[in-house]
Amino acid sequence: MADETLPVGWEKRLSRSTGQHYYLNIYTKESQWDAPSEPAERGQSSGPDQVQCSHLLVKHKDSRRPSSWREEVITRSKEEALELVKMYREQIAQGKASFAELATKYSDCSSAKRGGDLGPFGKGAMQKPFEDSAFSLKVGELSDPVFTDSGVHIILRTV
Ligand SMILES: O=C(N[C@H](Cc1nc2ccccc2[nH]1)C(=O)O)c1cc2ccccc2s1
Repeated sequence: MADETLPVGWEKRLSRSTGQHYYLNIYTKESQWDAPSEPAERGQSSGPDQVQCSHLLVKHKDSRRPSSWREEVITRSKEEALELVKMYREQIAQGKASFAELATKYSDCSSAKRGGDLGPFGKGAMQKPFEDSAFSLKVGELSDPVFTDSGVHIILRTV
């Protein structure tokens, strides 16, 4: 039987109950008996595979690693970290400072050297609260404060 090249997004499977082949849409997991002639529909828009974000992180004494390029031993409380993040967010939202300028000066993440840029990432790469916020943002949107084991973040989606 000639090698069957399927349109993108389909897989050929064997039905255990009938011994017949069927075709599975790998996006929607729907199946059909007839060989497809068109690329598989992607179904509901599942959002982007990757996003690119910059962030400004303020660590606190209970952070996973309470140390950074800025401060060898970080002793501020989580509440104090949140007040700082809210103050930075307000300055950015009012146009008094750019995100990159404040991240470069004040972020406790080593990405501060890149204006807070983390580069592109997919799901599973970052701590879940950070991922959930990043993938919920529109391009250009600034998050509310986000809490992870690393500390308190604001996130700017750039791509
Ligand atoms: O995990 C990092 N840095 C940690 C702090 C931290 N914790 C994070 C949690 C989520 C997203 C970014 C985060 N950055 C540290 O310096 O203690 C990363 C630094 C950089 C630098 C460039 C690109 C990606 C990354 S991820």
